[in-house]
Amino acid sequence: MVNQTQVRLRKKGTASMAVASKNATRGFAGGRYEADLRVACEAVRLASKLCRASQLQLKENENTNQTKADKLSSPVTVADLGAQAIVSWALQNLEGEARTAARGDSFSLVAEEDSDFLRSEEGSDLRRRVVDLVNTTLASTDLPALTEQEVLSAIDEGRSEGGSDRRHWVLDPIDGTRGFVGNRQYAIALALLDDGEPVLGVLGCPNLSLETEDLDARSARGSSPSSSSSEAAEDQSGYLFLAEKERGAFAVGISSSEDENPAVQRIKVDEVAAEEAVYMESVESKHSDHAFARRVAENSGITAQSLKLDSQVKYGVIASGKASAFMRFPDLDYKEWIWDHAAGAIIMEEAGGVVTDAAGKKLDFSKGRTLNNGNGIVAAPPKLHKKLIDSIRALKN
Ligand SMILES: Nc1ncnc2c1ncn2[C@@H]1O[C@H](COP(=O)(O)O)[C@@H](OP(=O)(O)O)[C@H]1O
Ligand SMILES: [Mg+2]
Ligand SMILES: [Mg+2]
Ligand SMILES: [Mg+2]
Repeated sequence: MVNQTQVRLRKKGTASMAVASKNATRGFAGGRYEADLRVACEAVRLASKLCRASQLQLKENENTNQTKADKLSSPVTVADLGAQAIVSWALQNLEGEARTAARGDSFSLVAEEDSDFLRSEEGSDLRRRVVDLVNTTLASTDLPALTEQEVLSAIDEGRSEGGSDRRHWVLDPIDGTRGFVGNRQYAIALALLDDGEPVLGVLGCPNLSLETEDLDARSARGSSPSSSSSEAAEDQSGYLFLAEKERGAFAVGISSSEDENPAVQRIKVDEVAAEEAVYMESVESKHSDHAFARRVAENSGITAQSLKLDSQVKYGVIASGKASAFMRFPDLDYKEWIWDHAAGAIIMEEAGGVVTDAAGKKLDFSKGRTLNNGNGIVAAPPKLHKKLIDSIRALKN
């Protein structure tokens, strides 16, 4: 896939982005997946740019042109499809260094969206808008414009079934589409599985201000936020979280591609006493049983109200020590998609946290497009995690 033209284009066209991505992965120099991590950061930054541009145009519901035939009729926007196209294309075409480092596996992507509706007659307007959005984003980077066919094929690369051998990229182009549409939190979540295990993860969180989330968490514990720090936080919004197996987890400002020297920070979970802890859960009450989570929290000694945020942003917030736990208790027949957890889970684990199902079993990403696990997700620093699992056991018996 990588030909001379593409390599030359990368050198010429994405200089500032490539430098920033190099800086963003500086802490990982020498890691086995360093080249993959660099291209993953570059792809997620491009998708974040696309999502931000789309969100500026978004009037609520106007972009929600398609719904899925699942129980909740999940929304899919022009940005979900555009972000999947741009990440898939970037992974395949900007991957020169990563490919050399890889074992020679062909490209495999397990991703949430497909192009079936876009290829239909009634999808023609949405198709035009997706191609426009992708090309507007690429135009600002000097990368070449994509044809309609290239956009559709890039989206359809995401049909892989994954599995327990070889490499598979795992992508949620917009996790938290409801948050995206409602101008709340959302994430572009990209992970790489090698022999069934996540070995790197990148989470782009364009709407996140860690200062603000920190203040929200503190106000949930009863102290009042100061207006001056809220104002300062405005400028810092947007984070990229990244991790490589056994090399740690890091956070960097998402817009630091224009910055010569972005401040990359190593992140760690913060194991506070249960009385100090804040747990997080979905905004959508249909995604998780909030009443049961409350009982588990109380049983574990947590007194603060939950902090409700959409998407895997929750994993990034806990990995940075700004909140303590994430609990998710969906309907018993709900199977979790691997793209809803792969990036967040490795970032949490590399930051010193533990992520399991509600029975305390490690997440198994090796059995296809859905997690091979029991119901529920619990993520927290080790001691609190054990307390929460013990409480779940006690409450279920
Ligand atoms: N009934 C359900 N129970 C649990 N999760 C669900 C669900 N329906 C959809 N989801 C998933 O919940 C994700 C959002 O996570 P959260 O609830 O933490 O914000 C959605 O991701 P998308 O927005 O990518 O579709 C979707 O995959
Ligand atoms: Mg969805
Ligand atoms: Mg999702
Ligand atoms: Mg999604």
